[in-house]
Amino acid sequence: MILEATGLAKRYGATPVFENVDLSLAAGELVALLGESGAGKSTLLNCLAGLDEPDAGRVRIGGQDLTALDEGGRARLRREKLGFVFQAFHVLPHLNVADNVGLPLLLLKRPDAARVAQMLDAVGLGDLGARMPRQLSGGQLQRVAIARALVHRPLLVLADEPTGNLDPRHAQQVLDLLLAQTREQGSACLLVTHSERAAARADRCLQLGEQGLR
Ligand SMILES: Nc1ncnc2c1ncn2[C@@H]1O[C@H](COP(=O)(O)OP(=O)(O)OP(=O)(O)O)[C@@H](O)[C@H]1O
Repeated sequence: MILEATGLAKRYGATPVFENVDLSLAAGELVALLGESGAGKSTLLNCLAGLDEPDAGRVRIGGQDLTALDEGGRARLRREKLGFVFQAFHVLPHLNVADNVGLPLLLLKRPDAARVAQMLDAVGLGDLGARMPRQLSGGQLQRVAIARALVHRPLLVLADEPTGNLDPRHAQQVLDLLLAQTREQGSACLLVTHSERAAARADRCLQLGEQGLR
């Protein structure tokens, strides 16, 4: 298994967000995570990435127990094995588009301009590498965030509504890319989405709600 989470629970004060969440993703699998606004999808993604600490449960990524690592170990595992598409993009405003996309490779000391160009082409931003983020539209920024999450060929991609700001054509392009990379690399992808079209492309759909994850 690429991702294995068992017995995950998270609460804010006395209010539980979710409990008893078990989740496994196999190599080559793309799974959609559905649920109403406020159901806890982003919180679950953050716990799976080690960006937020669950109150109970374990998370294993590529066989490594994330929950047993200290902050430094979690940061290293994220850098090497994880691609994360944030709902708010988190594109760095002072770096141009190409440098934003290349950042994961730079942090791994594997800079690769050809791979960055390939990813920009793959999300339809081939001509915009030299632009600054403030000169992009919301949908273009979202595609920068997707290219950056995939550039280092991570074992696990966690994507929070990665097609939320995209028109149907670009949404399809992004889903094609996520699926192709997942299949070709034998990685895994968990995709939070409100889009029925996106969910229909997934291998499985999981619903987060009052009854937990099912
Ligand atoms: N830091 C926090 N302190 C208290 N409550 C929080 C905090 N962060 C999130 N919550 C609450 O936890 C619940 C889950 O939030 P989360 O963002 O995970 O939902 P979501 O399913 O991703 O929603 P959406 O589809 O709207 O993005 C919400 O009720 C939210 O108000």
